[in-house]
Amino acid sequence: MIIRKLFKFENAHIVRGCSSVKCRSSLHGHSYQVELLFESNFLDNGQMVYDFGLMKQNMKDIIDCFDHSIAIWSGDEEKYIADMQLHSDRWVLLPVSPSAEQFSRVIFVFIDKLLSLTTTINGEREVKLHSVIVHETATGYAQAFREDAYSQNMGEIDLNEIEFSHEIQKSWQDARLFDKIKNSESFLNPKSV
Ligand SMILES: Nc1nc2c(c(=O)[nH]1)N=C([C@H](O)[C@H](O)COP(=O)(O)OP(=O)(O)OP(=O)(O)O)CN2
Repeated sequence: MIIRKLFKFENAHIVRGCSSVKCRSSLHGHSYQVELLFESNFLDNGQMVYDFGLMKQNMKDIIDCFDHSIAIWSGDEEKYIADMQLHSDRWVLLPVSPSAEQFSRVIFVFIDKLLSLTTTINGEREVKLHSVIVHETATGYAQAFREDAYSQNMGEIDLNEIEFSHEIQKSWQDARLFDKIKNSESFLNPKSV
């Protein structure tokens, strides 16, 4: 069975090198919708694959990092990167360009790592991240499956190469959220949410 939870964030970017002139040469924003799809052949004590309420803790915090922020590719011009970081309190520096495709891969890697580090306590079994869909507009989306997220052909997503601005870090409920994920520290699901 597959379950799906929808999240939203507002983000600005330029996607260098693409065919769409407006997209590659002008700073612009999108109201993104992100679908996390999980799969399992088992149900927990509440007869659910994975309680949607549990997804509104650390998983939501990760996706909210991108909200009202600017996504910058570390391969962009140094002056552009410095200017964006100077003029926006909330920015995320990524090792890949912020296309819908790369957003879906980055979010997959984050959520997959978090899920693998999480100890569940309500009978959840063999819950896996199936895919991540990122809707950039009402008409265009990208869907990353496991093989896409970890594909070397599409550029490696190394979490150590991702940087969140201080203002974003301040908004985390768990101040060590990102460090814990990078250092592979364990997370314990709460009894109630
Ligand atoms: N495969 C992709 N193509 C494009 C991406 C992308 O991330 N992946 N991104 C863009 C731009 O960011 C652009 O702003 C969105 O382009 P587009 O879908 O053409 O947007 P419109 O709102 O103009 O779409 P309509 O369907 O015409 O309303 C470009 N391409």
